[in-house]
Amino acid sequence: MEVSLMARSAQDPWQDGTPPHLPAKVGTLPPVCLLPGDPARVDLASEVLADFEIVGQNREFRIGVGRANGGVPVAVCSTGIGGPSTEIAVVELARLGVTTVLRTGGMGALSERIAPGSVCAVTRAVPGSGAAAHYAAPTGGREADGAVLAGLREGAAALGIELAEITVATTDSYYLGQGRPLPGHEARAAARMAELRQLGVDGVEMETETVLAVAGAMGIRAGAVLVAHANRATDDWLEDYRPAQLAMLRLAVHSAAALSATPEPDATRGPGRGRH
Ligand SMILES: O=P(O)(O)O[C@H]1O[C@H](CO)[C@@H](O)[C@H]1O
Ligand SMILES: O=c1cc[nH]c(=O)[nH]1
Repeated sequence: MEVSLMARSAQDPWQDGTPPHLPAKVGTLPPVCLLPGDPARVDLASEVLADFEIVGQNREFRIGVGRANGGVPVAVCSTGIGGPSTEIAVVELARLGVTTVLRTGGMGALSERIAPGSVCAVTRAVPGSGAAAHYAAPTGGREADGAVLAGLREGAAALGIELAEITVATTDSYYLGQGRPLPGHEARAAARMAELRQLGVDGVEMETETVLAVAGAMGIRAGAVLVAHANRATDDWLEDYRPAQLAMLRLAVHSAAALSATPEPDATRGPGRGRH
């Protein structure tokens, strides 16, 4: 029997509606998908979604689907850490048929007003990630979608969760890129910290800009709800991170259910949605 070694196109290596990275098939995921960086947060979502099932895992991409109150299906897909894997997740989700993505992540607060454990809705991410630069102009902010932001505000009010509205810097680096002083590189770290403060943003993390820029280019809606794991101004680190993550996930699921009622973003926004 002859075996073809070239069944797929290298230019676009999808096969039978299945992408090269995400463990899912076109048309099988609900329209709204939460995007934690950490694959373990996909499993944590089982505490706030009914009938939760893991769809699959490949590399850092773990996908689960469950039901919000009222039975609305919601997907959760981990992006891994940083721009490159996040770009892959958002592109493949858009082409799988997802129309709204909501990052549910962690960050380091830069502003003293954001205590560790605070739940925050991102209004804007400033450019800093290499992957995002392929999808949006190198300058200017990446804005969260208005409907996604409104969904988070309404959800927070309904659930009694205090929601801070923040701006973030997204970077491809956790240590020197976030001004963490590595031995022998203290001056470089201090200079980077000063640079981050100069940006005037409330927090720093590693995926939001990419989510917003890539989703925008793919014509799907995007936003981000983040919990502060740390505060760099006060040098506080939250040891028991689980309750804050659960509060964030509860809010994200509530908002996702509301956004599912209007799953279609403006059809004129971009070219990539649902194409595979
Ligand atoms: O908690 P997640 O969503 O992974 O996000 C944050 O945590 C990771 C760094 O520890 C980076 O991915 C950063 O953005
Ligand atoms: O300090 C932090 C905490 C969480 N995530 C980050 O990227 N930085």
